[in-house]
Parts: sequence; C-alpha cells; structure tokens
Amino acid sequence: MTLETTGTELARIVKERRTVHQFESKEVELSLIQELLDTSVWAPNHRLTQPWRFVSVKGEGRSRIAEIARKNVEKRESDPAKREEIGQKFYKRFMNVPVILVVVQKENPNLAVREDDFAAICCLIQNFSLLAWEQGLGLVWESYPLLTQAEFRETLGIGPGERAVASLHIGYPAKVPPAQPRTPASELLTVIDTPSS
Ligand SMILES: Cc1cc2nc3c(=O)[nH]c(=O)nc-3n(C[C@H](O)[C@H](O)[C@H](O)COP(=O)(O)O)c2cc1C
Repeated sequence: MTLETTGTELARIVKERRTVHQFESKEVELSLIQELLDTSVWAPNHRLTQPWRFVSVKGEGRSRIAEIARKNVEKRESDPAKREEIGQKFYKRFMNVPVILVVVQKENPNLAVREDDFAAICCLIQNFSLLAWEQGLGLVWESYPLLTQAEFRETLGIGPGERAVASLHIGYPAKVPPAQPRTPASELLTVIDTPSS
C-alpha cells in the first residue's frame, strides 16, 4: 500500500539524505549554519531544557583539531617510517572538512533528565541534517573517540558537566554514497488491537 505521505517533499529528503564523507572545497557560510541551527532547535524537548550549545570550527581554526588528530594517529603507528605520512593524511582529512560543528550537551545531574536531553539533542541533529540536505549540504555525524579526549575538549572550550555528543563534518558533497537498504518497518511492527483476555 502506498500512502500519500511517502511522496511528499519531506519524505523525499528523509529518504535521500546520505552520510557524506567527501566534500567540495567550497566554503559554507556561517550564516547558513546559524540559520539551520535556529530552525533545528525546534526539536521536541521534554521539559524544554534546551540542553545544547554548539562549537563551530572552520578556516584555520581547523588546524587545532587536525593537529590533535595527527598526534593521535602518529602515537598509534608503530612503524616509524609510516608515522609522518599517516599523520599528515589525518591532518589533511580534517583540514578538508569545510565546517566542523560540535554539538554539546549540558549534562543535567538528574539521570532521567539527562537521558531525555540526549534524545532531544539527537532530534535536533536529525533536524539539522535534513535541513542541511535540503540546502545542498551533506554531513557525517562523527562519534569518534576524540569527543572524549581532554585535549580536544579543552581546545574547543568544552567544560566539566558538558558532553560532546557529535562532531558534524559539514560541506557541499563531492560524492554521495549509495543508500544502504533498510528493513521496512512494516516487518517490525507488532499490532495489538484487542483487549487482553
Ligand atoms: C549516533 C551516530 C553516530 C555515528 N557515528 C559515525 C561515525 O563515527 N563515523 C561515521 O562514518 N558515521 C557515523 N554515523 C553515520 C552512520 O554510519 C550512517 O548514518 C549509516 O552508515 C547509514 O548511512 P546514511 O546516513 O547515509 O543513511 C553515525 C550515526 C549516528 C546516528
């Protein structure tokens, strides 16, 4: 059965959005990011705690994160002959991302609130991903170990009581990967429409 809702513009964007890793060098205007965020904050948010803030890293600012990434991989590489090359590869990988947007959660001391807040932030990120896609932008939601690393957090001014939930690497896509198929939800749906006996 095809519902009318599957053909809407929103449905198309939801389905066509892809995680993008490769970007054109074209700059992304900060005003566009801000506008998309201003819409994204209309995410559902239990108790309206608005538990988020954002750190945007672009231009030469990227070298601060790129250097940390370089040091990390160089430390992990046991072959000294390969160390510099792989370090440079990672450095470049970060420098090639037009905008890095780190989404920060203000951690509520109450666990139940904190969990709801995390969920609200995930909703916000999905809002942002879809709105960005509509504007021709792609991104990857990175959850790499850097997010919890002290040097990364200090560099971005992420303090105690704050969690870096995601690092969004954003830019105009140079390549859009093919979709990975999803199991139709209809196969995963349990319907209960009679009272228990
Ligand atoms: C919570 C979360 C964490 C993710 N972390 C990463 C990551 O660290 N690296 C990455 O390449 N993709 C990451 N992704 C993106 C997923 O890998 C991607 O959504 C999945 O492969 C499906 O592809 P699609 O987004 O193009 O449909 C993450 C997605 C979510 C929701």
